[in-house]
Parts: sequence; structure tokens; C-alpha cells
Amino acid sequence: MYQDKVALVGGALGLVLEQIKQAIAQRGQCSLVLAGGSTPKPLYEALAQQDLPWEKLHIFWGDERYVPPTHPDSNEGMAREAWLDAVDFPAANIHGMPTSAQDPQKDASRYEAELREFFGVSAGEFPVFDLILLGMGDDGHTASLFPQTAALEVCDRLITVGEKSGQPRLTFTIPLINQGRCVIFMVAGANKQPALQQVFAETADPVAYPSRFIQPQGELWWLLDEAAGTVLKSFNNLVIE
Ligand SMILES: O=C1O[C@H](COP(=O)(O)O)[C@@H](O)[C@H](O)[C@H]1O
Repeated sequence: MYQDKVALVGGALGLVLEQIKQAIAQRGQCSLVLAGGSTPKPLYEALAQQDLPWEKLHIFWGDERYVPPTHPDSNEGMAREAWLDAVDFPAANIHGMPTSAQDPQKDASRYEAELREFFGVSAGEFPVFDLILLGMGDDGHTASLFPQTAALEVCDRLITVGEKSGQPRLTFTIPLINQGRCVIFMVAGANKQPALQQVFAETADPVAYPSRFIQPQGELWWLLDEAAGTVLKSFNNLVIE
């Protein structure tokens, strides 16, 4: 657990760099999935200061609001501004979720096809991303997998349409995230305490707290600041560092 958000971002940067370097050393490239929201923005700004072989990184998004990248709410727009447009990042390696069809289902299928082609996986198979960054909302949602929504039940696709307050969003499905080689949650702020308590409770309904569904076959890291994570100190079943 980190003292504050600055320390959390520093810890996340170290871990992300380690994972990127390992993926490149072992497989020649790194497939990295970005989260949206406010928490990871300083991490992206810090990544922009690094001397990395950008041509070996391929960037994807785990979820997207159904707006163009130029819109202030766009997750892609935020990452471009904080990182990708600030360095010499190859345009062909930036795999944003499409949002231009005026039909979220159609754009979800287009992104699914792009992922299948990139990884060379056919229908019924799930690709393995090297690194998936996630956040958690104060309602326990992650990516755009919101409580009590149909997106939580989708198991036969890579990408589906999520929904927040009647607004569509594109999102990775739970089985796609759970194939990840390494999944890192970044969670900061006291407003996340009640949801964290439910996510780490011995029993709770994952449909009410969707982050509980994330149990990847690879590594799982929860990086928390004190303001969020202090509530877990009394959990005897957790090892908190
Ligand atoms: O809406 C979203 O929220 C979550 C959490 O965001 P944060 O602002 O609390 O960090 C984020 O992970 C997700 O990608 C985003 O679309």
C-alpha cells in the first residue's frame, strides 16, 4: 500500500516498466491495455518521460466512452494527451476502440475483429495480453463492466457494449481480461473504501461489485493508496505490503 497517490504512481511505473521490458525480452513486443478515468493519467505522463522502444509497444484500451478521441471524456484522448502524442509513438501501434459507426454493437464487433487479427486468434479463442491496466470506480465497476448490467454475462466475445446511466460504452469482457498475463489495478481515494471492502470480502455478490470477477490466469496486482486501502488492514486473509 502506498502512502499517497504520488507514491502509488511511482510504484505503478516501476511495475509497468518491469512488465514491458519482460514482454519485449521474451516475445519481442508488448501488448499493453490502458485504463481510463482520472487515476492513471499521471502514470501515462511519467511513461512519456521514459526512453522505451515505442515501436515494440502496442497500445489498446480496456474500455471507452462512446465518443470520438477528440472528446474530453475519451479514454483514448486522455492517454494521447498525457503520453502517446507527447512522444514519437508509431500511429500504427495505437489501437483505439472505434466509436464512429453510430452503432456501439457494430464498433464492438470491429474492435473484436481488430484484436483477432492482431493476435491471430479465431472465433472461440481468447488472446493473451501482456499487461492490462484497470481502475475501479466507487461502485466497484472496472473497465466498463458496471454493476447489475448485461455486459457482466458476456462470455462468448472479446468486446461488448457496457452501459452507464443509459450511455453506451465499449468494454473488454470478463473472460478476455482474465486471460491477461498480468493485470494491475490502480485505486486511489477514500471514496473507493466501501467498494474495496466488498471486493475483498470473503463473500459478496460479484454482480454488485464487478471487480470481484477479475481473477486472471496470470499475475494480479492491486496497487492502492492509504486513503483507499486503509479499510483492508483489518482483513486477516490479505497480505498487505
Ligand atoms: O469510467 C471509468 O472509471 C474507471 C475508474 O476511474 P477513476 O477515475 O476512478 O480512476 C476506469 O478504470 C475506467 O476505465 C473508466 O472508463
